[in-house]
Amino acid sequence: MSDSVEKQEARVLHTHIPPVPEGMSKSQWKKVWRKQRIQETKSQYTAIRKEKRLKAREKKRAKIQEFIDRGEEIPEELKRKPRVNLNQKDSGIKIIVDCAFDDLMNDREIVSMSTQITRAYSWNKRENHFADVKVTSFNKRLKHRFDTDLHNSFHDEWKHFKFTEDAELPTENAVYLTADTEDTLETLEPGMTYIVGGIVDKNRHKLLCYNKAKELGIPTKRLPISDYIKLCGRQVLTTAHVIQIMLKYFDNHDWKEAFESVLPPRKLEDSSPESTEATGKEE
Ligand SMILES: C[S@@+](CC[C@H](N)C(=O)[O-])C[C@H]1O[C@@H](n2cnc3c(N)ncnc32)[C@H](O)[C@@H]1O
Repeated sequence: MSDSVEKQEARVLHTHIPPVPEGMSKSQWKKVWRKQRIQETKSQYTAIRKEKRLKAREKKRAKIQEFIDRGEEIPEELKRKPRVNLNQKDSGIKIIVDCAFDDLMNDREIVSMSTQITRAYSWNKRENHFADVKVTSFNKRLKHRFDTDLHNSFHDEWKHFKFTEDAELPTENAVYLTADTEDTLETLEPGMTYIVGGIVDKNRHKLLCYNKAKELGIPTKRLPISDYIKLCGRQVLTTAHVIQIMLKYFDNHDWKEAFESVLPPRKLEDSSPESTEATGKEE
C-alpha cells in the first residue's frame, strides 16, 4: 500500500536536514528549515490531497451507481448529509472548547486543531441536534490561523458557535471531559456545560485537562467508551470526535450508536486505536 500524504510529508521533514548555518543551534535550524520546507511543499501536497479526494468521491459515486443499477436502496452511510439540517433541534447542552493550550502545540498541531474546529462546526450544522458551542482562550496562534489562512470561513458569523479571548470556564453545572478520569459519564443533560480540551498533543500531556479541572474545582468525566465498544490502547479521542459523539448521542440517547457512527468502522472492527490521538493520525 502506498504511504499516506501525511507520512510522505513527515518523511520529507525528518530527513535530509541540511548542515546547520553558522550562529544557529541545531534545534533552531530544524525549526526554521521545517517551516521553509512546509511552505515549499505546501502546494504540491495540496494538489495530491485534492486528487485523493476526487478519487475517493469517484469511487463512492461508482458504488452508489451499483446500488441504483441493481434497483436497491442506497445505504445510509453512502448518502451525503445535507450541509445544513433544517430540522435540527436544540440539544439543550452547552459545549466549551477550551483552547488555552496553544503554546503546547506545534504549528502542524495548530493546523490540525483548526481543522477540528471547522469540522465540529460543520457537524453542529448537520446533526439532528445542535449545541451551543463556545471556543475559549481563542487569542493566539489558533486565532491567527482563522484570521489568515481560514479567513474565508467567516468564523465570526458561525451560528451556535462563539469565539472568545476569555479564558474563564464555568464551575457550576459544568463537567470537564477527559479520558484521564475514573468517573464515567452516564448521560448528557440539557442545561449542563461540557468542556472539551482544544488540544492535539499525541499524548504528550497526559492529565493536562484533568489537572486543570481539578485545580478549578470542575468535576471530570470520561466518555463511557469501554462500556459499549472495544478500542485498544488509551481511549483518548480527538476534540472533534468527542463533540460529534455528544451531538450524535441525542439522536436516540444511545452511546453505542453514537460511538459506532462517529468512529470509523474499520477502526472499531480491528480494535485499533488509529482514530484516537495515540497514533497522531487525526485530521
Ligand atoms: C486529544 S484530547 C487531549 C488530551 C490531553 N492530553 C488531555 O489532557 O485531555 C482532546 C480532548 O478530547 C476530550 N476527550 C478525548 N478522549 C476522551 C474520552 N475518552 N473521554 C472524555 N473526553 C475525552 C478531552 O476533553 C480532551 O481534552
